[in-house]
Amino acid sequence: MSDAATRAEETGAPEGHPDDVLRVRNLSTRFFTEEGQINAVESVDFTVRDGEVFGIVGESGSGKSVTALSLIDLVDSPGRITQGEVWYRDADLADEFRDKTPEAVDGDFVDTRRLPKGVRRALRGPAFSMVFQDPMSSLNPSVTVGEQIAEAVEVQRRAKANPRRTRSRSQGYGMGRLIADTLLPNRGFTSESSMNRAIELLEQVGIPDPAERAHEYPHQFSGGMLQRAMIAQALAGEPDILVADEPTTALDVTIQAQILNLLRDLQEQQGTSVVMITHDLGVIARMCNRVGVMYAGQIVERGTLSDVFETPVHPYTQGLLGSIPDLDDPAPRLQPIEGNVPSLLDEEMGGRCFFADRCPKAMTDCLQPISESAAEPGSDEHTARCVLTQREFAEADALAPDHFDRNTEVRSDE
Ligand SMILES: Nc1ncnc2c1ncn2[C@@H]1O[C@H](COP(=O)(O)OP(=O)(O)OP(=O)(O)O)[C@@H](O)[C@H]1O
Ligand code: NI
Repeated sequence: MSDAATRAEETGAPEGHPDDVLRVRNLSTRFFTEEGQINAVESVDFTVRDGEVFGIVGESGSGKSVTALSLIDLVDSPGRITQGEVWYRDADLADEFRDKTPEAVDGDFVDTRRLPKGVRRALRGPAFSMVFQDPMSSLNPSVTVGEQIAEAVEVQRRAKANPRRTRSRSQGYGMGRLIADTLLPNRGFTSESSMNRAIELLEQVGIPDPAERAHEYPHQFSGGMLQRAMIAQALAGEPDILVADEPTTALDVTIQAQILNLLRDLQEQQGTSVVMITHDLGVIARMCNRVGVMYAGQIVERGTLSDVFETPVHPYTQGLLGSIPDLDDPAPRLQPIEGNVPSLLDEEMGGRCFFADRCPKAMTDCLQPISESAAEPGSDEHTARCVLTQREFAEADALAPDHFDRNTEVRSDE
């Protein structure tokens, strides 16, 4: 598409906010399956700032988890990131690659996609870390909890001591099934100081008797305690960015609240940026500063929490929130929207608005290839991707110019 072609010519990190630690541009991930090509993540753009919680919300199958995996370069065959950039702010890394790989560097930012594979891998843990819905996907059942966290601590220490020499074992924690096995041969070599740090981390995430519990195996932990242990493991690397994919979905409500509070506290105390992935609007409302709404592999709307909740622009977001979104609602739920999540099979997509079939406001234009429009209801960036939005603004504008100042601005913004 011409849109993608223009974007491909852009060089350097996208413009953004001075506090951005991550700028994702035009990121697409596809799965090449026997059934065909699945466009799981489609030209996604978003930014994450220092110490904020950025939420990604959407129905099942909308591409949230694949987006998370793409961020930290963990997409597995038959999947592949097919385009896009992941600009991460790290002045040291930028200095190191400025001469060697100039196209991967812009100011203090590096495009992790253009860094050598070993370096990308070494960023997992110290730069990016991930918490999954299922703790057993990142904890090994046959190694004590303390030992596993101590290993993560050692990876971080090595990375700090020498950013370049982080190869073989640096891939080794918090990163799910694909890595669990590879570490096994190296078990049992963690130092006492790493173990002590592991115990500290267990204490920090609220595990009672951490010195004793450290020597227990994952199956001896309850679900909530395991989730805490996994968070401790993810924190061991002192990551700049913690990606949490449905971190509380499997837990009962009380434990859920405890874990969310824990994440919030850690984020506030340590200034970690969190990417919070969830289908639960309650979690979003409670945790997030800014939010992106995902639908059919795209971020269809993004902005501050209050902008998106109070003045949703995209009809999908409006549908999700119900007719009267209420930020004070203690447990807002995703409204069921009639119809199904569309097929993400490439051959069935055809470039038009994927929501048109379910959209109460769909018009003929929506069946044409999609374009993007931007809106700015509040002080912050607020964008929505919808042909309809532009049309509606144009029409409303013509009808009642006085009442649509902000929408006029929107259009002049493009
Ligand atoms: N390994 C894979 N092989 C083929 N297709 C995949 C694979 N992993 C994900 N997909 C497809 O990518 C799309 C997005 O999936 P993803 O898991 O990101 O959705 P999600 O928003 O996280 O949903 P949920 O809320 O159910 O976790 C889906 O259509 C899914 O079928
Ligand atoms: Ni998911």
